[in-house]
Amino acid sequence: MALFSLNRLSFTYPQAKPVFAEAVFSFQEGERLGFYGPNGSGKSTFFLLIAGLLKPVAGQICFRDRPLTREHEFRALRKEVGLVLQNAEDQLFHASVLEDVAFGPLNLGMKPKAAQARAEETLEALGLSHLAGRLTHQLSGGEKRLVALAATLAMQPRALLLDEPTNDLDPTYQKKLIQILQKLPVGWIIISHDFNFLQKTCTAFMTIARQQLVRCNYSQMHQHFHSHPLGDTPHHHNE
Ligand SMILES: Nc1ncnc2c1ncn2[C@@H]1O[C@H](COP(=O)(O)OP(=O)(O)OP(=O)(O)O)[C@@H](O)[C@H]1O
Repeated sequence: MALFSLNRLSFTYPQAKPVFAEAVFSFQEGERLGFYGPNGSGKSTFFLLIAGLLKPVAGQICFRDRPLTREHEFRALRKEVGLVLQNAEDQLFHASVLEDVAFGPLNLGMKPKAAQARAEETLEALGLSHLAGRLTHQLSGGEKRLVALAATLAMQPRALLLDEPTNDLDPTYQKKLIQILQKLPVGWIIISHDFNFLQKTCTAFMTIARQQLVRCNYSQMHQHFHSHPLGDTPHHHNE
């Protein structure tokens, strides 16, 4: 059974060309998928649809093979599929790091003390305990990014959706992120424009072509990046 899937899903932003047209896709628990593709092709949109933050124009999102429509049904998915947004600040809105990391567990119904203990354990497991007492808004960009990941992992999701997690990370923090990911017992989809990062963290790949989600093998991914040595070429979606 797929953890989540798209069933002939179509999506268009108002007054724009379609991003997805009857896209079909399924994610099995434990898969480690690298998601690459040009700017503006719809990668972030795919994550927002999975999380129920955007509504399809047609078709369905299924969680463990059950179609989701209502908000409370998406909540069950969001409990198990942790989304880390492209902009860490969109996800951190408390005064202190510990409060930010405890927020998810509290929201899942844990008692304050247990949620705080969970937050402390998560920060510790990620080697970020030294940040626990810091004011979130005073963190560096890279620190914020790792704290946003900690905030998601504190909910102990079964899968992760990471949107360009290496943005703001210097080589040391990138290495740290790779070490953190390698220790996790879960699968993920990682959106990235960084070939080396995808190569180190993922075992299968996907992209978007003609409003469809397409799985790719390593050599197709390699060729994509190889033919655009400076990264993905811009994709003018509305042309
Ligand atoms: N809120 C919105 N309203 C209208 N159009 C939008 C909105 N958000 C995104 N788009 C457009 O939808 C298309 C897909 O955007 P999306 O952010 O999903 O692409 P992406 O593949 O994640 O890009 P990038 O690699 O640059 O992050 C783009 O053409 C974008 O301009």
